[in-house]
Amino acid sequence: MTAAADGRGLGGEELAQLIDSMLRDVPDFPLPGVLFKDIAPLLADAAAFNACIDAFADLPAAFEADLIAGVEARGFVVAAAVARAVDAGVVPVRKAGKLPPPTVSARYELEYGSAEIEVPVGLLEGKRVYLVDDVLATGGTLAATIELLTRAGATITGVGVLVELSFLNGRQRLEGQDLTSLLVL
Ligand SMILES: O=P(O)(O)OC[C@H]1O[C@H](OP(=O)(O)OP(=O)(O)O)[C@H](O)[C@@H]1O
Ligand SMILES: Nc1ncnc2[nH]cnc12
Repeated sequence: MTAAADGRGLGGEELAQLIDSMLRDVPDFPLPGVLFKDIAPLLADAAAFNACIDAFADLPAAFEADLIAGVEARGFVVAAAVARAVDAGVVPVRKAGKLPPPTVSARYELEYGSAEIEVPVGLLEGKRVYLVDDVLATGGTLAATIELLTRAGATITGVGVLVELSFLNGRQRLEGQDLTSLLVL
C-alpha cells in the first residue's frame, strides 16, 4: 500500500480534512442544543485511525513520555494505540468508582453535564505523561485530568486531541500546555 492509501504520513491540513470527512454530526445528543461529533466512523477506518495515531506518535512530547494517559472511555482507544506506537505504557483516567484505591479524584463540568474522574496513585510519581483524548470541548475534562495527574506526581509533556471544538474555548483552560489538535473546528 502507498503512504496515501494507508493514511500513514499524513499531517497538517490533509489529515485535518480526512478526520473532518470521517466525523458524524449528531444534533441534540446527548442533550438538546449539543451537536455531538461522533468519532466512531473515524475509529472504524483503518487508514484514518492509523494516520491520527502516527501524527501523535511523531510528536516529541509523545515519544519522550513514559506513559500515555487516556480519559475514559473514548480516550482509552487513542491512548492505547499511541502507547503502542511510541513504546510507552498506558495509564487509565477513569470515571469515579471504577479504580481500586489508592486514587485521587476530581469533579468537573463538561459540555453536557458533570462527572468525576480518578487516577491511580503510585504509578505516576516522577513519570512523564502524554495525555490524549478524542474531543476537546469546554476543556473541563482535560483540565481536571491534568490537575489529577500533577497531584499524583506526574509531569505532563503535552496534550493531544483528535478534534478541538474551538467555539467552546477549551484551549483557554489548558494554558501553558503543549496542545496538539489534529482537527480544529
Ligand atoms: O472538553 P469537555 O467539555 O470536558 O468535553 C470533552 C469530553 O467529553 C467526552 O467525554 P464523555 O464524558 O462524554 O465520555 P465518553 O468518552 O465515555 O463518551 C469526550 O470524550 C471528552 O473526554
Ligand atoms: N460536542 C461533542 N461531541 C463529541 N464529544 C464531546 N464531548 C464534549 N462535547 C462533545
